Amino acid sequence: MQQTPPPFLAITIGDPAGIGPEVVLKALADDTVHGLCRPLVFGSHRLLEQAYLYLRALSPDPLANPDDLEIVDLPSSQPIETGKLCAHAGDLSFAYLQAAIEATQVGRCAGVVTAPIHKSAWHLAGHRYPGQTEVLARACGAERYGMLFVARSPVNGWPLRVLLATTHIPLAAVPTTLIPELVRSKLALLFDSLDCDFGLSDPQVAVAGLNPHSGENGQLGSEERDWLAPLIADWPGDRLLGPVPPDTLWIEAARAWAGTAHHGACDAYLALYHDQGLIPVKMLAFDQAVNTTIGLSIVRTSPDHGTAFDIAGRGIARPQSMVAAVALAAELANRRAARSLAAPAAL
Ligand SMILES: NC(=O)C1=CN([C@@H]2O[C@H](COP(=O)(O)OP(=O)(O)OC[C@H]3O[C@@H](n4cnc5c(N)ncnc54)[C@H](O)[C@@H]3O)[C@@H](O)[C@H]2O)C=CC1
Ligand SMILES: NCC(=O)COP(=O)(O)O
Repeated sequence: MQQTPPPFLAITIGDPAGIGPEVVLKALADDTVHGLCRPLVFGSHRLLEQAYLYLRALSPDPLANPDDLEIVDLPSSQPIETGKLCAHAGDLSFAYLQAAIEATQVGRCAGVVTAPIHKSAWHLAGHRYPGQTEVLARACGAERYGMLFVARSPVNGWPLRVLLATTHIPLAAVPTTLIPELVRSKLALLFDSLDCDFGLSDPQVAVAGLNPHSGENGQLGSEERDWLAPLIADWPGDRLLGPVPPDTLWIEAARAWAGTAHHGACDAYLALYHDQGLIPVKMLAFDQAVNTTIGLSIVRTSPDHGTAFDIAGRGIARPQSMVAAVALAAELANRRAARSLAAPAAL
């Protein structure tokens, strides 16, 4: 039987002042990545060439030579200082993302893998989005979308999946943003994604409480008592657990991740705000975790880390999360392609 060639993936280099170019060049030096996808890099050839020549002497890891890559070149008009916040770099990273989305929407690529952008650089350049997620959602016309972190344990392959109910908002805005409709909508989105994107038709999902000890029957906060616990209890089927006190929610997941005996680790977790989910994810799996935007018409993944200006240009950025982001994008793209082949043709 003839083998299907791996999917084309649009890979952006992110903010060129950060570690995006470095982790992209390191990831694309890995032969397994080329077995998974055919990469099309969205960036500035000159800046990638500069990063390659500079890092070659410093990096302990192999680097892909930009001359060997297929690059959609969006030329940069000004010099970029590594590790420095700058509006021009923000503008470029925004343009790489837009071009990658367009290439994917017209079918040239099967998904987008985004290296990290710096949100303040976007703001300096006048691109007032909370992050790349919202640009993708807008471009895809998605009203219901979510930020899901996915990581596979290097010990045993156990998959950690954490969806954030709220994302880039101030902590003070969480209690007012977190309303029953939002939680219902995120849970429905999560179940759809677990089924369609991950092939799990009967998953178990745990929901975090908001307050210490999940409110301790209203003594330490009332959200759980007033609506979160009833919402979970009324959810159809027997697939939701919670609200689990947020300090203990991660214990079985951490044991499953470490390959230790565990009882009742779940297929996915709903964290109610950014750091409630991302502290455990990054503590357990900083080098493995991938951020994927669910609910979009296109596949999108990204490493879990940011631009790391503090180490940019030193050759020490680890590419594993970027490699994992490419691998997950290829997996999701292949699953979508298989589903569309299996779907009955429209009359
Ligand atoms: N996918 C994306 O576009 C993301 C973008 N960001 C943005 O990045 C900017 C900087 O964010 P920070 O909070 O400083 O987080 P960061 O992830 O850039 O850095 C946090 C710490 O982790 C280290 N680190 C990060 N990635 C690493 C790697 N691959 N190898 C070795 N060490 C690494 C850094 O040196 C730093 O000490 C912000 O604007 C943030 O919003 C943050 C996360 C994801
Ligand atoms: N903390 C995750 C993050 O900052 C990623 O944001 P986005 O640019 O993917 O929307």
